[in-house]
Amino acid sequence: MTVETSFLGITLANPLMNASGVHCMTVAEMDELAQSAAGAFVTKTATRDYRAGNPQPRYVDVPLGSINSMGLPNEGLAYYLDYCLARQNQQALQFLSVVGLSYDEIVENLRTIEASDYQGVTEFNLSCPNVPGKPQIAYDFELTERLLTEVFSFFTKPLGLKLPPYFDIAHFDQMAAILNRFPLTYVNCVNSIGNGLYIDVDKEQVVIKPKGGFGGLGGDYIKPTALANVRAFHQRLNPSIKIIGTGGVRTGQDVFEHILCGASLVQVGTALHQEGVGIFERLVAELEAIMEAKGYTCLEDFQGKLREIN
Ligand SMILES: CC(C)(C)CCc1c(C(=O)O)[nH]c(=O)[nH]c1=O
Repeated sequence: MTVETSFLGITLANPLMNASGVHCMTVAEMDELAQSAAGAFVTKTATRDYRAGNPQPRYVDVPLGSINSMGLPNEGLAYYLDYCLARQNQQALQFLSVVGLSYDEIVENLRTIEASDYQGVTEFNLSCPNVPGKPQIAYDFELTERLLTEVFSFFTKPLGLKLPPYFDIAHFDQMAAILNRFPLTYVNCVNSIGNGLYIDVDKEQVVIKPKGGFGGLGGDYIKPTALANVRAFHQRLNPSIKIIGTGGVRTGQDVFEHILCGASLVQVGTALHQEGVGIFERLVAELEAIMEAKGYTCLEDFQGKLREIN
């Protein structure tokens, strides 16, 4: 029995990796991920220029997960691109996360990656801010279609999309119809559930400083939504577009559930932040135990095979 998997024809020891934004801001953090049991890892979403991000407190662990409004702190695209270029011979599969603060910066950043010698995968974070007063790009279907059309007019390297959660069947249908028009390597479902609010009852106060306390939710809170998004896009997208499952992963059972819904790889955010990189050994052991108990010998035995009630 093995938890090995292959992605883009590259064999990974297991399907586990970090979620972008967690434990991947600096060379030291990324090196620790590279040396961990994780099958792969992704860099913090980069903008063209260095960003300090929002004032703290901007990330808080709470009983059932986490809330954050980091504000895209990152060292700038060149920092992460240089890191990946320097290591692309010794690392099997690399994921570089990118965004832009404007439509034009998104295009500029992707052109920079396309023009580089980078051979790895690019994860385009579609939860990027839109013009004020408009929803994030991934919730603006016309803009998403226009942007992907322009991107794929020049971008030839493997490209995945990090998507926010959707909550309406019509939105799954509309988004999948758009995505199926492009040669995407994968979609990553889901980013944090946006604009949640956590309250410190003793102080009768919010817990993060930015945005009046509103922030993206991660952890146990979001697993049912994450699983539904993995399942919905797995049911709707061309099989050539793989699914990465992210959201609410804390145990081997959570990993199993994401794969059952159709995930090829599974990312860990909040629980990685809380437990550290040792979590990957634990998740592998717990996943293997579940597979053993069920008599599965490989991930394909159960991947995407969630049953409905007939
Ligand atoms: C929300 C954005 C700041 C536009 C993108 C970066 C990001 C952040 C962040 O840097 O605040 N936090 C998340 O949970 N997901 C994200 O995609």
